[in-house]
Amino acid sequence: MRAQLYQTTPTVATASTMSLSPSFPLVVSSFNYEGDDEAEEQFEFSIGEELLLDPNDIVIGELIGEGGYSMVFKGLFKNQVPVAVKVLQPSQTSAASKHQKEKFQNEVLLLSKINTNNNIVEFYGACIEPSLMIVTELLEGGTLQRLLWDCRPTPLNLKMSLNFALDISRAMEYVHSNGIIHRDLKPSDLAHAKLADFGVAREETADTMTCEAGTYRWMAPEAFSREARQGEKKHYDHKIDVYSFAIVLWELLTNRQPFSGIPNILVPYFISKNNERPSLRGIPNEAVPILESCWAEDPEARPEFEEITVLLTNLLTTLCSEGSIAATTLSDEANLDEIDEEQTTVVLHEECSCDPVRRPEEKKKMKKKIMKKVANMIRPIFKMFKGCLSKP
Ligand SMILES: Nc1ncnc2c1ncn2[C@@H]1O[C@H](COP(=O)(O)OP(=O)(O)OP(=O)(O)O)[C@@H](O)[C@H]1O
Ligand SMILES: [Mg+2]
Repeated sequence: MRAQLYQTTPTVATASTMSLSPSFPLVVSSFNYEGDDEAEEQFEFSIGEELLLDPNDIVIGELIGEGGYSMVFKGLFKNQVPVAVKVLQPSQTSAASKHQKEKFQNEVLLLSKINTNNNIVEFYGACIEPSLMIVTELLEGGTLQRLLWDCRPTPLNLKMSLNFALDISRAMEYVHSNGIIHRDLKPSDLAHAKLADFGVAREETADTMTCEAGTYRWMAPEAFSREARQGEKKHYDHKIDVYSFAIVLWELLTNRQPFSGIPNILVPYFISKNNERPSLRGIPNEAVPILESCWAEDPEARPEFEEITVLLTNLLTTLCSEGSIAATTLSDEANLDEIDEEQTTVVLHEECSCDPVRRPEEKKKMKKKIMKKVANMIRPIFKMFKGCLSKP
């Protein structure tokens, strides 16, 4: 089965026909969907009328993000409210499988349930036809992932990092108090510090939670244990989110990729088999116990988000109050030791714009160090090349 995502002729401007507004840039995109018999299976949606929007009220604009299950567009609701429109794949409801419809319904119901928190994206409603669409507040300014990439390898200002972490912790406190496990907490699902994706979130039940969810670099070891990968059921609870939070906090403090150099698919093996965690080098001493307790192997040893919020608030006071020496960033040495090729490329192409405390002379010094590091990296290649040229 083949489904065309968007018509390319911008004649009708609403989501009801899934074509484009002339006022928005054209999005020419096709999505090939190899349908299966599941798509034909019946599924009765049980989403309350009050949560459903009229697709004629939604104008679809430019593509602003893509996830594993969806394409996200800028949109305009009732011709006046800027929104984000998440179109689940496949783009036509008739081609969606029972599982995809269930997943969509789950996300809609959870979003509508936890829609009153400042640190969680605001939910406006959903459409079932012609596509499975979720309409939310448009979060400008990009994801936390983007912010980190744009600054890499320079860490964010410490105060900024801890404030982000605190917002995430507060949002998670609220999510857990509603009996929901997020299951896929990671920087690309955070618009700065707002939670924006509940695609694989679940209501926590007394039953067994299975482990199809999450993204390996941020996933707790119990979520992909050996038994679970072999398809057996495995118990885990809301503490898997605390583990993921620890990895996000580590990224905020270091601005390095977790388990850099290890392919995503091998991360589960690496962290379960060797009980490895990211390096604590350069992390302020006071932050170490928080990281270590949050990524503890035993989920019961991990704190609740309520406790994490208190710990982070205290940490902010200790490290970032007026006159504190630690209130800047981690040392340049710590970063430069860990620079990998991918990170170096980013530095060479982008000016860091997110570290208000770094002075021009410090930046210059750092640039010099990076250039030296790059020169050291390419010197052997250059030598080989020169060797070839000088051969008769
Ligand atoms: N409300 C929003 N405002 C602005 N951009 C958004 C919004 N929601 C999502 N995005 C962008 O779209 C991307 C994909 O969205 P989302 O993570 O919800 O999709 P997904 O299919 O569940 O992805 P995955 O399962 O890979 O996390 C995000 O990383 C973000 O860049
Ligand atoms: Mg996502």
